[in-house]
Amino acid sequence: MTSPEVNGAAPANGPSTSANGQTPAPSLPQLQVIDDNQQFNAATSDAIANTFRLSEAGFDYNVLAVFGSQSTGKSTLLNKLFGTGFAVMDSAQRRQTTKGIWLSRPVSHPLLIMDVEGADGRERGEQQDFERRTALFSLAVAEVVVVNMWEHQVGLYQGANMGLLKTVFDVNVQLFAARGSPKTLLVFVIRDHLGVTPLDALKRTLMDDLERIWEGLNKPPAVGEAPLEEFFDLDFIGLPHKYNAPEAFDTACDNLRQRFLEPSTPGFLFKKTYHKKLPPADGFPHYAKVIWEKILTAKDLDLPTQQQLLAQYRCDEIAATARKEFGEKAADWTGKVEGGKVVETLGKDMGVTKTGSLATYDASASRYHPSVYQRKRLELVDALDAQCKVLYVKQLQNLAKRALQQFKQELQSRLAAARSDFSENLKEAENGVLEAFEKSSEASKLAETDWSHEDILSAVREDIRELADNAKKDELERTVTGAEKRIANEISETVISLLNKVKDGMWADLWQAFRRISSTELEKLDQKATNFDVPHDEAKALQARLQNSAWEALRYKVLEETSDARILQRLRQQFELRFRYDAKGIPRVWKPEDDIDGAYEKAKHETEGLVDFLGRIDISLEEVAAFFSDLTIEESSLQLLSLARLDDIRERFARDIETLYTDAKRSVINMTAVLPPWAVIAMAVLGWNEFTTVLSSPAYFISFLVVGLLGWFLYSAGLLGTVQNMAVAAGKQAWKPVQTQLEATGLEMSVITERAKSAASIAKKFLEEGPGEEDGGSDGKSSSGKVSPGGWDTVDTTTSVGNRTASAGSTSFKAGMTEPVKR
Ligand SMILES: Nc1nc2c(ncn2[C@@H]2O[C@H](COP(=O)(O)OP(=O)(O)OP(=O)(O)O)[C@@H](O)[C@H]2O)c(=O)[nH]1
Repeated sequence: MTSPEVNGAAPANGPSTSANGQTPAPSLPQLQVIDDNQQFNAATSDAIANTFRLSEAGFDYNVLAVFGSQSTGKSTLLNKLFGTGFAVMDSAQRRQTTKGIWLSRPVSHPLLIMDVEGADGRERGEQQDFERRTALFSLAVAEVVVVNMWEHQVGLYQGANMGLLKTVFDVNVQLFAARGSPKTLLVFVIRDHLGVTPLDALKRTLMDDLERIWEGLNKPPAVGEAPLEEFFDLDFIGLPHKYNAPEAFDTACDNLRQRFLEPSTPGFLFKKTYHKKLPPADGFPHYAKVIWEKILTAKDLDLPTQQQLLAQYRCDEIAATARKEFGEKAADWTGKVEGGKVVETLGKDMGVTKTGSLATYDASASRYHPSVYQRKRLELVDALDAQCKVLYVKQLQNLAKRALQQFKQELQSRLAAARSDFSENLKEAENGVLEAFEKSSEASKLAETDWSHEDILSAVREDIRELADNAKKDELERTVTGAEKRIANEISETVISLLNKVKDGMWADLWQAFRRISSTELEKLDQKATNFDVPHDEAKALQARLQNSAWEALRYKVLEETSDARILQRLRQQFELRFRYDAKGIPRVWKPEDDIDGAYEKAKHETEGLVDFLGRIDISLEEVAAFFSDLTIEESSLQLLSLARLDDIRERFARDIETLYTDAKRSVINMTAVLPPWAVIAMAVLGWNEFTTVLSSPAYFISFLVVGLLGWFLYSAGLLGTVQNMAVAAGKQAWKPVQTQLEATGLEMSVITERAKSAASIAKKFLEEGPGEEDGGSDGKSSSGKVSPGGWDTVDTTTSVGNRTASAGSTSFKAGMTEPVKR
């Protein structure tokens, strides 16, 4: 069993060289197109394209088939004529060599040669089947059929050749029954023609046999009684014996080759009338395959239909190639467009590539059936256009995205520029962007299409407007919010400042400030709304919103600053300003001669009068209404505090400032706590010795001077009271450890206190009754004490307490009492 193959071997006997020096071109590899298992070789298409290089031949090629009994020198003849390399039987073995159908071509000419397996190569039943199939196949595609036979076979009507011819006639009628179908040329090559019997005689014999076969044929009605010549042209060639008369054989072969290959040669065999409407050479493999499959399945071999089908198949194939070519060439810009980029030359690129792909299609497909070619061309155009349309739509989306991006940038730069003609300026930007979009869209269109970018243009226009509107809204919102903040800040500061200096006319000042602050921001907003071409209603709404915010900011701050605590704080400040500071703003040091009560009452009265200014925002509603064209202010919104609350605040204020009055009074008492004149005289008399001692001693004098200056300073600064308090506190602290110590010695504090009181009452009695005998103590009373008249709270503590002396302080007292007496 031999598998389908491409055989590159040279013929066993090698290319022959003719006697006259004409040498056939070197052989080409041959292909077993149908193997001995009757399988069609799948490599045929590749062999036609690459081995035989016939794809570009179009219709410019011929097909020749060779029939004949087994081992009648068919392969030898073909190799001799065309330089092919068909296998030739080894003379020593005499075995059949050709199985199935082999295909080859001469290098020099676009001629496909089919070497068909010889008759009688198989069992009878199988032979008939195979012979019929190969005959059908060969006659379907070959224009010229060579019937190879030995001279001695002529006239053997019952021989193998006659069966073969009957089959040939039969299938030919089946294939080409219709009137006007191409004829087939049958060339009878009579081998080993010795010349004893003239060729004409052999021809007549053969003709008689052929006529008989024809007449005996069961012909279809369409053929009727039509003669054999209506379907076949017949030619008869005698070839001398290859071995006995080689030169004559060569000469005859050379002549025959000329008749096959050279159109100018008389008796040229490949006449146009024999063309079987074969497809272009590139479609031949598919055509041959389909025909063989039809033959195998014993279906009617309707060649015109097959040719039509082939045309469709091939046109589809060629169109697919054209589309692939388009895809490859378009890959670069397709990738870019699908990646979201804009390809500026897209329309032109698509047009050029499409034209190129159609040219590719035309070059091959135009050889096929015109209607099929045209129909498939239209389909190809539609497919390419659809492919381009996808890109076009994507390109439009990319352009739309770019347009919006450009517009956003334009918008930002124009917003930043804050031009007064913003709206017109923005319109210009919008027009510019849309024009650029339209221009690029037009350039992206494929020529000769009615594609429109209007829909996406409308969408872009809408998006741009939405973008602009949103940007305007955002900007206006920012403007209003900023204005609200600025107004609130300025108003807050103004309110605090004015309420800190609460006075008559305060609200008028506040209203003036409010108008100034609000007007500035309202004008700015109005200006922006005009620039942005904001509709009247929207602009009014924004104005009203800002007015409302401004008014609320004012009210909020005023209410915040008129809480009870804040008002009381302010009233106290105002009171202190009036009471504790003089007209020059210098803190007062109250002196005994000062009229504290009068100053207090005056300051209180003046400050209480301010409370009346805080109850209501004292602005006329008409004035407010005139200013706020779009805002209605209720009367109630001006009222801050009720009368009851104001009274309450007055009361709380009065209580609050009482401490200031008390402090003032206390500071005067501290200052007036000075020695009475008699005490000064007594001290001067009693202390004269000490005075002279101080004056005579520099150390004492300087110490005295320092202490005196310090005392004067404290007095001048009104700090005596403070120092006194500090001294008392220090004394208490110092007393604590002494007390502890005393308790430790068992002396109860109550006893000490009691005895101190007793001593004090004795001293008091002494002062009231005056001094008695110098020796006051002789009456048996335990002690005596003296004090200056005037009740100065000095106590003689030289009191015997049990068996102890109370304090060291008693010594100086005694000395003080003793010294003046001595003088
Ligand atoms: N007598 C004679 N023998 C020839 C001639 N040509 C070829 N032969 C011989 O015939 C034998 C068969 O030759 P092939 O060319 O193989 O014949 P074939 O018809 O192709 O054989 P199959 O393909 O097997 O059917 C070979 O031994 C050839 O040498 C010829 O012109 N005269």
